[in-house]
Amino acid sequence: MGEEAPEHLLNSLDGHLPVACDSESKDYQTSTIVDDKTYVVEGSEDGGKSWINVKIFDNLTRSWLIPTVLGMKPVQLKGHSTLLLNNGRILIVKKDYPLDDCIWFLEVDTPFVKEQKKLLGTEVVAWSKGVIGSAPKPIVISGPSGVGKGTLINKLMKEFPSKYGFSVSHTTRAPREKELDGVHYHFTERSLMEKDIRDGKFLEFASVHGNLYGTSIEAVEAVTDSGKRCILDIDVQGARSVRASSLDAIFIFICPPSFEELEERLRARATETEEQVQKRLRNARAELDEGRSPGLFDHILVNDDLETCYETLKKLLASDENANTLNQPTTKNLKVHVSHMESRADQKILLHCGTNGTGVKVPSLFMLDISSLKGGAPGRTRGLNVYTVESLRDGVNRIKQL
Ligand SMILES: Nc1ncnc2c1ncn2[C@@H]1O[C@H](COP(=O)(O)OP(=O)(O)OP(=O)(O)O)[C@@H](O)[C@H]1O
Ligand SMILES: Nc1nc2c(ncn2[C@@H]2O[C@H](COP(=O)(O)O)[C@@H](O)[C@H]2O)c(=O)[nH]1
Repeated sequence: MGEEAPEHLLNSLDGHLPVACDSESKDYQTSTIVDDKTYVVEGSEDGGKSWINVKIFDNLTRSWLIPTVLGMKPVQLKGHSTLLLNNGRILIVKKDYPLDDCIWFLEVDTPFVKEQKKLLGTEVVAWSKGVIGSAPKPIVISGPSGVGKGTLINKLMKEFPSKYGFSVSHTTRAPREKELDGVHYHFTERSLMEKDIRDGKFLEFASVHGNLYGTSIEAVEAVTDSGKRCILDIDVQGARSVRASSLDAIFIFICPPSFEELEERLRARATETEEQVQKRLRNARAELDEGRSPGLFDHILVNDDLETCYETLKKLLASDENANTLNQPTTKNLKVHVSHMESRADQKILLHCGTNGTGVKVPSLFMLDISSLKGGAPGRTRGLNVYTVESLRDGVNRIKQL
């Protein structure tokens, strides 16, 4: 049985209006009522050290519940405002942060959270960072062992080091010669990895050729946070799991020109024992069938001549990127800091901003449109649109998309 909520908190609970926090205080707390539960987001900022915590007050049993917290939470909060949305999410706007780093969602009753509650048998909440516009999609590359996925990915990363970033998977297999922990894989023990899987830290995982492999949420977020387009090199089971998740990715399957050629490449690589080669080849037959099954992969490429396949891959990625990021908003250069938000009808929210003392003249009012959200926890929430709001005479506003 947990402790009871303090009276002042219960009295001030408000599930529908944004709750702005005390601008002087370094400790802050907001409360949002969702049905019979109150979600409390609290934190503290003290001399560079900060913490953020979510707890739930059950208004029926009048006791505190400590939820399993999934997704990547904000690194720091200097205060925040919350607003309950009608789709199981609480919108959280960080105070005093730039526009492109201030919008977060705490999912409390989305399909992902409901599924995780069943799996974990606990209360669950999940963080998801909001993305303005439609950032380029992560890339899932799959195909049988030895087909050349790693070779193609290495070429991309070498030619475009600031554009693409590799999602470093976890695996229980032993490192090969020249493989580095934290670079090629996070090499880990099965029991540790199984615990992290139970704790909801993985976007996907699978047993592949007798070992456990998985993509942690943190691995994908780290690449996205660095401003790069994330590449996942995962098997077909993993691709299926990612397809079923909220991560809006592009799925590419790499095929060998023939089974004989695949066998030759795998043997020539000389990284596996004969027994392991046999196992990988057996699995390759099933993977090749699955890879061609409808609806799973967006593109199938045959890696016959390496350079030809690489050129096709580059073209395909460039056209996908253009299609998704044309007319992208340029919020990065806007040096505004959000002070608070105000709810408006039709999923439009006003963000009041300041320049944080830089003295540069910038718009002070923005409108956030959340009517076409995509994705969500454990990945990012995309599809946010932001407009500048300029007050003209007689209460008339001019609204322009960024
Ligand atoms: N088009 C190609 N023609 C000839 N050899 C190739 C070609 N592409 C890759 N290879 C070679 O095939 C071997 C396997 O390639 P790679 O390690 O990239 O495969 P992979 O799909 O990443 O395998 P795994 O899934 O086991 O990690 C390597 O020795 C690589 O140099
Ligand atoms: N489902 C996942 N599969 C993964 C992941 N990382 C790698 N892989 C796949 O495993 C095989 C074997 O890789 P190897 O390095 O042992 O040769 C290969 O098909 C990879 O694509 C992962 O995180 N999840």
